Amino acid sequence: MKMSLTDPFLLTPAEAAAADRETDASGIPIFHLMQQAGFAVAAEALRHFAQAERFVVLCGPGNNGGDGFVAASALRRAGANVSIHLAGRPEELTGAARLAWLEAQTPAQSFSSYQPHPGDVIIDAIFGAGLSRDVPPEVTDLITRVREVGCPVLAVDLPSGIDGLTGQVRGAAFQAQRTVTFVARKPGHVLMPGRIYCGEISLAPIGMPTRIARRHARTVSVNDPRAWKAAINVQQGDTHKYKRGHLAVFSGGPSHTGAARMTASAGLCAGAGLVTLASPPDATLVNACAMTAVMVREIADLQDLKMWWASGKISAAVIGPGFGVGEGLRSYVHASAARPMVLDADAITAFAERPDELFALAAGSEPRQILTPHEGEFARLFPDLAADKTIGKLERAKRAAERAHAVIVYKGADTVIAAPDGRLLINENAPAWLATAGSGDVLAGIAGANLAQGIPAFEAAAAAVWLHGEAGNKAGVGMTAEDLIRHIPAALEDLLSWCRL
Ligand SMILES: NC(=O)C1=CN([C@@H]2O[C@H](COP(=O)(O)OP(=O)(O)OC[C@H]3O[C@@H](n4cnc5c(N)ncnc54)[C@H](O)[C@@H]3O)[C@@H](O)[C@H]2O)[C@@H](O)CC1
Ligand SMILES: Nc1ncnc2c1ncn2[C@@H]1O[C@H](COP(=O)(O)OP(=O)(O)O)[C@@H](O)[C@H]1O
Ligand SMILES: [K+]
Repeated sequence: MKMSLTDPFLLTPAEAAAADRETDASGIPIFHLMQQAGFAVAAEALRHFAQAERFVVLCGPGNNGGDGFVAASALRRAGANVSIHLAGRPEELTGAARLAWLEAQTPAQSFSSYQPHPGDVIIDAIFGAGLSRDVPPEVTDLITRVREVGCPVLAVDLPSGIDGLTGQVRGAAFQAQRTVTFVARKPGHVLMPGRIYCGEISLAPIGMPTRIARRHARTVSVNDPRAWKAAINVQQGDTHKYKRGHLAVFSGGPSHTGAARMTASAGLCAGAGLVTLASPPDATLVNACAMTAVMVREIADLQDLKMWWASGKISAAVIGPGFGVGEGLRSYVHASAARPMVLDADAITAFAERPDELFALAAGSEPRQILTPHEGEFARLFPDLAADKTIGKLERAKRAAERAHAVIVYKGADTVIAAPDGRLLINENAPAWLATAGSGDVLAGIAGANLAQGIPAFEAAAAAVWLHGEAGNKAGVGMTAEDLIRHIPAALEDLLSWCRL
């Protein structure tokens, strides 16, 4: 069976269930999908766990358990040693899962009777997309016993205990070595910590018509150039630097200039035609000594800033990296309110006590602002959303974007990009070594460069996050933020090749 992960679309658990129902109504029974799913799991088990002395299939009460019964039968037919353990009693099974159980024609034992042995490979078919609350104590115990012995786990659809929508652990979860999912990945496969719990993921199509699956995939996709490449300007021969936009980056005082300089350099490497570092007078000398291609201009006060904007020469700005939190920063943001702008770091913290003041500035217009909070900054600006444990990162980012009338780049290993109109992307190309000092300043510069080139805020943000991840992959482990900047052009080259396809 062909398996690939190249499709960027994701199905939430609710969308997957609706797509199942529509497929069933179209004449392809769920039992047929379940059989394909179970066969794909068995094939994966035989391919990757040939050393297994025994496959122990743990089946839950729903269709995830049904996939497990089909897999167990197929493995047995292939000559493997298989035992099945079941939650509850077989008579309680319904629908397609009941049919799969009847076909398996095999004795099932209870969860509590299973004692893991070295040599066992676990096929985890307890809960998948239908997990709706924390796992019960008998499943927590089972997860602990399996972990203690160190048996490898092959998860069916999702590791049991991982919430398919949020990627959060509901009480406890299996750490899988591999996960086979069906039709499309769920957000919980891409969001943290679910992504880690899944291990290596493979995708089995199982015969659901693509048109049905795609029609239901409305909430969120992976951040992939296909989502926004139409908005990227592929440079033509007749371009000139002014056409490619002029980015302004605001520097902090004399002892805090490094962050903004990295932002400015990143902006230039990412394709802004011109970048100017706007410097307070006492930092002008240090900035001018350190920069060459990036221009330095003294901006002494609010009056200077307003005149600069009024000149019409600036296309976009980045404010925040190393600027210093205070009234000065807030007044600069007010003076720039209607402009395409990235607000990062101190520019987010400066509004922690008065977030509504910031949100009001952007109300009523096309989103022009990009806010780039990491976890801590997000909690400062949206404390209620950060504290709400009933929602995950996607919903938090979505509500934050609506409230702020701005594009939110909610950073982390699983950066979520959210637009006020509800569009959502999850980024997955960022290597762990991007977690290094100054990396966020570089991201802000790339996003600023995209805004300066006239790319709409959501696409500008999403492309910046993707380019940042690509540059990180090219720079490699051990990179510094300066290395990251040097690798932006190669990442950009990859992106432009994509765009020309
Ligand atoms: N299109 C697809 O993707 C297909 C998916 N299939 C499988 O169907 C699964 C979804 O099936 P279901 O919707 O039946 O969901 P699950 O089998 O994941 O679990 C739902 C069952 O578990 C119970 N439950 C949920 N959380 C619980 C908890 N914390 N403690 C105790 N009981 C709990 C529910 O009451 C329900 O009985 C997928 O994960 C996949 O494995 C296939 O069988 C068919 C096609
Ligand atoms: N574990 C990780 N894996 C991948 N990317 C990460 C990880 N942790 C952080 N990042 C990324 O690195 C950048 C760090 O930004 P930030 O927290 O603002 O750091 P700094 O203030 O040091 O520049 C963000 O783009 C974030 O998404
Ligand atoms: K599972």
